[in-house]
Amino acid sequence: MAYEKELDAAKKAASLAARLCQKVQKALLQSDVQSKSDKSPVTVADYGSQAVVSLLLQRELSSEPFSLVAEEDSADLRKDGSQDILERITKLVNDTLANEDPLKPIDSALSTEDLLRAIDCGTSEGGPNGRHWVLDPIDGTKGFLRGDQYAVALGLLEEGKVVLGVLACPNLPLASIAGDNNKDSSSSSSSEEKGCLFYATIGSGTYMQPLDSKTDPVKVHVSSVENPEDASFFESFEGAHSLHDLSSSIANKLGVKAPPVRIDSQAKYGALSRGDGAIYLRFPHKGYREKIWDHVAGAIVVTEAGGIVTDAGGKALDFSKGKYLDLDTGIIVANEKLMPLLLKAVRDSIAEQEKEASSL
Ligand SMILES: Nc1ncnc2c1ncn2[C@@H]1O[C@H](COP(=O)(O)O)[C@@H](OP(=O)(O)O)[C@H]1O
Ligand SMILES: [Mg+2]
Ligand SMILES: [Mg+2]
Ligand SMILES: [Mg+2]
Repeated sequence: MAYEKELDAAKKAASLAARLCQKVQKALLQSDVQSKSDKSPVTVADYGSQAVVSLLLQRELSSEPFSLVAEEDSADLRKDGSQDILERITKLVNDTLANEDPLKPIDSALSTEDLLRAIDCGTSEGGPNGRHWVLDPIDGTKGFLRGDQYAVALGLLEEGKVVLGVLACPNLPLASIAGDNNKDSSSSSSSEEKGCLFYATIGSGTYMQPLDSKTDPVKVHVSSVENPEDASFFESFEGAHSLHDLSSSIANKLGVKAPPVRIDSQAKYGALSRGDGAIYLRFPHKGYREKIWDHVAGAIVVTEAGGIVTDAGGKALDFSKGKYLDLDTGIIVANEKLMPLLLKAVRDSIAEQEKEASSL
């Protein structure tokens, strides 16, 4: 299979980074002093996750040139007053790497300078030539803070095309979340098994396996629903990230009966790839520019499972332009049967919205 070595490395890196995030999220949720405005645990986990993925990929694929386009950089950590947090992150990463494989001798511990360097390996610009890894070390930061969904999202671009994607979703139940409209994770039963690892390589389909377990992977497929009345749709939990009103107007036009399933992060793409819902609608507020690390891994996980991912105008997403996606209005996902109907509903709803705005 093509990209076998890269896939092994990516799964290992994303799983280990997810373990680091789980540890931080647990401490964050248990902490009595936690306040909503305290973003430092998130920062620790974002940087730590990015360092772990960067180090693991370089170690496992040492014979290849390495380019990484990632969300975080070390600029803030190099400022005065950051020494404490820098030391916390370094300890967290060292502990995570030391526990990776108890049978293997532990590499010598990283210094704070090693950690900063590992984070800054992610400053590549990407583009149409060569290979670039693309990483969102924690996608769905807001969900992470709430104790809800988030994902470690890692993809590989080759000559501007996505060829591999891995999504580690520590809080996503292994069983379907179809019908879980607006249910937060704290209300789900504690016996529900959580933690999914989705992965796909170009031309080989999409697979899911439990995170942190050796259980065999299963091949997954998007929903085969053909009648939009039977479809349900995903959108961001955060209204600031996507226009919920526009999505609801599109869903009405299509005749969708179920209320939206609102969850954070690229866990939406993972859930779609196994058919938990049939449609994903994402319409950022005007002026927002989508970044590639928010969609690279999710896009291949869905397309290899039989889905279609386009912008609101029906064009495939172009990941070859650097860090940003150059988009018409939004991102939509559906199966082949629903996509033509969805595109029409999107066009009509946007036209109506524009007409209303111009008559004000
Ligand atoms: N105003 C905005 N509009 C659209 N997306 C936004 C946004 N502000 C932040 N985002 C992006 O939305 C991502 C989360 O998506 P979702 O809403 O599906 O959970 C964030 O990823 P991070 O959490 O990695 O920063 C961030 O990149
Ligand atoms: Mg993100
Ligand atoms: Mg992020
Ligand atoms: Mg962010």
